[in-house]
Amino acid sequence: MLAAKKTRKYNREADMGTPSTGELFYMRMIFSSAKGSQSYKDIRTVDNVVYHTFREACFAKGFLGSDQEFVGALREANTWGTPHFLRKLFVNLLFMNTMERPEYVWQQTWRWMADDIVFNHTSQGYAANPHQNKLIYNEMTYDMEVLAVEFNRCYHSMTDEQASIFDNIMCVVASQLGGVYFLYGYGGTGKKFMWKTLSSAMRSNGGIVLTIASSGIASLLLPGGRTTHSKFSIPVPATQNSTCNIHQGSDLAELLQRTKLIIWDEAPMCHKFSFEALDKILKDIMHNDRPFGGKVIVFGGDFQQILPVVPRGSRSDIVHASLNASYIWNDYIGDGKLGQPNDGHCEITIPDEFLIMDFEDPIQEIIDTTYPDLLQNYNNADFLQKRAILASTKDVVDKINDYVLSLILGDEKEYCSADSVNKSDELLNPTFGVLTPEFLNTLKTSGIPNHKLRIKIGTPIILL
Ligand SMILES: Nc1ncnc2c1ncn2[C@@H]1O[C@H](COP(=O)(O)OP(=O)(O)OP(=O)(O)O)[C@@H](O)[C@H]1O
Repeated sequence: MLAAKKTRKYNREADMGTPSTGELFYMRMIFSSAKGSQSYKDIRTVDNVVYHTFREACFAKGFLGSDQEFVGALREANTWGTPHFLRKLFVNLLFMNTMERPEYVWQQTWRWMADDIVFNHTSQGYAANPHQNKLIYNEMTYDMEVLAVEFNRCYHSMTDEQASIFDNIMCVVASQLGGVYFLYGYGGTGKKFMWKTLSSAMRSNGGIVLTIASSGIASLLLPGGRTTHSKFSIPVPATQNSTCNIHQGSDLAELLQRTKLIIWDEAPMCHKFSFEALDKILKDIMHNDRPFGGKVIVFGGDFQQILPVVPRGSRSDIVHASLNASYIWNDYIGDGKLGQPNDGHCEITIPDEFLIMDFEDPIQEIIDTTYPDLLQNYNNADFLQKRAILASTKDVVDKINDYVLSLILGDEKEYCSADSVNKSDELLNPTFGVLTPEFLNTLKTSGIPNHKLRIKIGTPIILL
């Protein structure tokens, strides 16, 4: 008798199927208690409320659990497990097919499971990255609305000359015919301002623009700036036959293919072989023999600032290493002549209010004007931080230092350097051997401190 009962129960459960069969399972579950039902709608009606699905009707009847035990398990695991572990646990629970309302459990717990996703987005850049290319993804994540506002502000404050340069470059970018330009301007004439306007104009429309600079410090001042050597993998030192270490099909090659504009600031600081290396690799990557593979590239800088560093190079070595000694300058940029009437040398009038008109000793007057009441204030850091005297040569700096030191009361102490020629340099060039320490002590050039350092107690010193 017992055996017969067990068999019947087993058959009833088998008839009902499993929750994975969906609505069929819940219909069968509720059907057994829906006495006198004449339609499907009657079966889904519990206490005069018509439910949308059989499952909801089962809940209303109290046939199904609340799944709180699963929410509780995930909550507890969240206190010690990683989001990755929680996701695996949730998937295991789904496979066990014991949750009555998986979507309810998901709603309650998904935040714990997704805790690391934002971090992955920002730090690695490839989560949810539709391009599958981290470099392109990084270039596309600028806030376009903020940049559009910045572009409008910059564009409206541009001078006529700046606006015409901007319009010309944007026209060439729009045509995508390619072009190589050099924006020449003295310090403070708004070159970086131009880069900011160009990059915000492009990025606010989803275009890719690479802003690079020859030096690390200059790259920090550019929006999204990087150094040229790190961005384009330019070998150090670059030689005549160097090319950039960029492989066809790599992320960087793909980024360069999609780039619409390249801005290279402080270009005169770089060796001409660096530009030539980029020219060669872009022609190769773009399969295009036009200058820089048909890309629009704008160099900028001031040849009166820093030129490339050539170790132990003479003046002619340095000039020969700079951009305007390269085929790029002659063939791509033009004849290298400056076109504006004020380019080259011109005279400017400094307004009277910036000038010291009345003086007997110029050094004394400059110090009295810049540092009034110096003797009462030379220990006051705030007073010193707000003032500076710019000098054109080291001789003038020494004269100013000597004068200020003579004003400060107290005994003077002198510290001397120990100069000698490095023996390895002597092997490279025997003429270094005849340089005596006495001669070295007389040298006063930029880059090395003077032989004698004279200070008094309380003398302000800047450590660099
Ligand atoms: N049209 C303009 N409207 C408002 N500010 C401007 C404009 N042009 C330049 N400036 C401002 O002038 C200052 C100097 O400009 P910027 O730094 O761009 O010069 P630069 O030519 O890059 O100088 P350097 O060669 O020394 O790097 C900046 O503060 C910049 O914002």
